[in-house]
Amino acid sequence: MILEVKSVSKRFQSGTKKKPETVTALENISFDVSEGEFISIIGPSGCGKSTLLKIVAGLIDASGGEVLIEDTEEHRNLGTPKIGFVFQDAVLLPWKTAMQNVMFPFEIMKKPGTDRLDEVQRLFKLAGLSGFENHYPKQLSGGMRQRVSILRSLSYNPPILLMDEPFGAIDAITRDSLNNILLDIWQETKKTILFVTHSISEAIYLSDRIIVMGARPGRIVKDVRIELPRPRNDDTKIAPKFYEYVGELRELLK
Ligand SMILES: Nc1ncnc2c1ncn2[C@@H]1O[C@H](COP(=O)(O)OP(=O)(O)OP(=O)(O)O)[C@@H](O)[C@H]1O
Repeated sequence: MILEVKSVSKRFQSGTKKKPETVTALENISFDVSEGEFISIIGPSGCGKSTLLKIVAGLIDASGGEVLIEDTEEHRNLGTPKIGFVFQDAVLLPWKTAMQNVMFPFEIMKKPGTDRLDEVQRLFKLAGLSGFENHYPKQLSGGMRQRVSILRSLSYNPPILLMDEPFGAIDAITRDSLNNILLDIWQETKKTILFVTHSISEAIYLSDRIIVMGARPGRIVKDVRIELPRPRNDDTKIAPKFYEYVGELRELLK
């Protein structure tokens, strides 16, 4: 088990000083993640998906429960973060090239990162970005910028990648190709991925498991195992079993 989420809850204080209100964003969330799994989290707006990812990343504290992340020898020695985070917007630094953006985490960590350069070059190739290393963000399409931000999150080789609706703002055709690139990267780098999406078909296409959440308070409704063969491709999307999963998930999200 690389990651264990144990009875996590999160309450936010909102409202006014006179009339304070408590929003229970997450209640009693528990699930385990095995190394190398691709897990999607899906659920209605406001059910706490982003909050859950932020708690797993350690960006915010839970009100109750705990998140356990396996401490590997490699990462103890390297002293690099065990988690990479990809947001909906690429948030690249406009004055830095694609390569400089990808290597930026090392600047923050005050490490040279030179030992990762060969691997980063390989990732550029895998992401279809060879030849664009010296381009600036404004010279890249939205889909390319998002690929650069994925490479940035992988530059320091974290075992776990958290992705919060990374393709939400991308057109449907580009999104299909980004899904295939992401699966290639996942298969090559053997990362464990937690992926938040609003798209049922995207979740089915990518995942080994889909955690379906419900709102108010945010909780897990069902953990669905996706037993479609890999590697996934266009045939996956016309398989009868794919449509069965679509039906099951639509029903759960009603
Ligand atoms: N910093 C905060 N202060 C107060 N309430 C918050 C805060 N962050 C999130 N919330 C509330 O917690 C709940 C869960 O929010 P969250 O953004 O995690 O949901 P989500 O499932 O990611 O939504 P979406 O799908 O729309 O992105 C919402 O009701 C939201 O208003």
